[in-house]
Amino acid sequence: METAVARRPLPHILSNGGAQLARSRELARTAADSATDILHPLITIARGLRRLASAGRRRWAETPKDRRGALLFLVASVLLAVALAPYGPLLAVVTLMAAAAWQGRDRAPSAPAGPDTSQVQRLKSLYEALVPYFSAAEDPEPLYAHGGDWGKVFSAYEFDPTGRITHLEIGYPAYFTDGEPESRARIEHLLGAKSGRGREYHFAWDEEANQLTVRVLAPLPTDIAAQPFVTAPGETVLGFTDPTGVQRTLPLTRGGHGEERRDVPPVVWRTGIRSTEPHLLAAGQPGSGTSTLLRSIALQALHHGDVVIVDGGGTGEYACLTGRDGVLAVECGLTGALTSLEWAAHETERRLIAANRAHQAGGPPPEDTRRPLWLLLDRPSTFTHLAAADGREDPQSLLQVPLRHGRPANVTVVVAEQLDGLEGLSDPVRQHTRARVVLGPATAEQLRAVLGAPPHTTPLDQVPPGRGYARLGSGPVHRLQVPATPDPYDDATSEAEREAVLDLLPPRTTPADEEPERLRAGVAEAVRLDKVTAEKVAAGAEGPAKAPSEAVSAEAAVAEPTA
Ligand SMILES: Nc1ncnc2c1ncn2[C@@H]1O[C@H](COP(=O)(O)OP(=O)(O)OP(=O)(O)O)[C@@H](O)[C@H]1O
Repeated sequence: METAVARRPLPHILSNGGAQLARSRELARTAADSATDILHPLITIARGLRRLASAGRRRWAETPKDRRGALLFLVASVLLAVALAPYGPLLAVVTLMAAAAWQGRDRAPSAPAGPDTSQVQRLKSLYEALVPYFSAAEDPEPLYAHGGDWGKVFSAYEFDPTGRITHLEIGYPAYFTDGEPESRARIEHLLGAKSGRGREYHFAWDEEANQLTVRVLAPLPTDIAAQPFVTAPGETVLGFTDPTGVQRTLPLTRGGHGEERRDVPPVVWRTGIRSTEPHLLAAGQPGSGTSTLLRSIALQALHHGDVVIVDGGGTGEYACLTGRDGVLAVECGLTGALTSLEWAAHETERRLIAANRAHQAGGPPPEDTRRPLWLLLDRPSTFTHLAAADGREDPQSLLQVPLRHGRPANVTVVVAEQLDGLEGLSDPVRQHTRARVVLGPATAEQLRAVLGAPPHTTPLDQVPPGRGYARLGSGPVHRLQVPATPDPYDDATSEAEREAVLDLLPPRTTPADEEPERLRAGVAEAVRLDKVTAEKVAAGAEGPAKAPSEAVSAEAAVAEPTA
């Protein structure tokens, strides 16, 4: 049974008061507009008089004290002349008003004109393209509808001189699933495609305000050559990034095209005892520049430490480092790789034991445990395959100790691997390399697999060598451009870049087993310092002994007279 509910009338102010209020507001606004129109000349003259007065005050303040008397006399004379002249005061007032009106004119730049026809067309087509993604059939007041108003959703936009969008702020409905990476990726892909391919876009999703900001990123500089970077011990420059991503800049002295000075924002990786990401994994397609990154790291590491290189690529790309001061070994063969890595594992243990003993005795860690030791491995999965085929130990298993205990022992492991060889990496390598780099073209899945998070920029199909992304631990994903550090023995290397790398190489202290020419001719089992390494394995196994650098120096001392 229906019960009749008595309806109480609304209070008068609520029933039709709203309309009245709106009318009064409209009236007041019109009156204010008319008053402003009528008073506009007066307002302009008053503003001009104020500006003239303050200019006069400034002039007076700027005049040196000894000249003020003369100035006062001049002004008084002019006033007297004006007062005595026929119509003088009237003319003076008219002139003053005219000057004030000129000075008081509105100098604010005229509001930027709205988008032109072609820009409107672009915005409209973007809006239409977004409709299927940002609308729902059950939405009674859709923000996005075919033929709808794009002005409601694009709150800010900028175009470059060619008419392409460079900045866009897009509002979207609250029900859009902006927390889901797949939903975001669909929108980002669409916007990238519709706003012009071949450029990189940065997407900032403001989930609270349901607002997406799209910006076009300037390409990262590709002309930065290898050079001594201004860093503290324990810091390694992986490459350069966007100014918005990092707080710091590095002064550069050398560009790719001659000398120049400029400051650029670097991606700096910290290693050593206080590092939270003591080891690094770099991945990329063949030819993307991972070997170049390793060479760049080696050249920086050699300033303060010793380096062991294990090159599974076997193309002799590290030959320039052979026999250099601080380079303990450059291994291209399985036997050499196993010997060097075995020595490195013993050396890590030796350092730990020595440091522990010193701690227990209440002293600082001994000097020979502090010199950074770097193990740089290019494509170690090649050796894993070779070892399995040969029934020998996997060299990667020897990395377990340096990876697990390297940080307090100042031992750093850097592994470069091709993207499709990543599954050939051992679990310790994957677990302990918390600094990550991906170079060259990579799919969204590959980027996410290596970096652990997607970049906030659109991946490009065509990237220059050495371009990619870096992520240190759980930090943000940075765009990265590795400094050009080519193999100086490569014929394709330009003279300036060759010079840049050769300048950074430490002096040669151990004679190279092979000449670079022969390496380039493809001698496989090349660049080996097995003798040095083998001696050190023995030393490391026996207990605290010569530091690696000393071992090399001893050999060098013998080699020096013949060098
Ligand atoms: N950062 C860079 N700046 C300029 N050129 C680079 C850079 N990195 C790499 N290159 C160039 O790209 C080419 C390939 O580089 P690199 O050998 O380092 O790649 P890779 O990933 O190690 O490939 P591969 O495994 O096939 O050797 C080289 O000619 C090198 O000079």
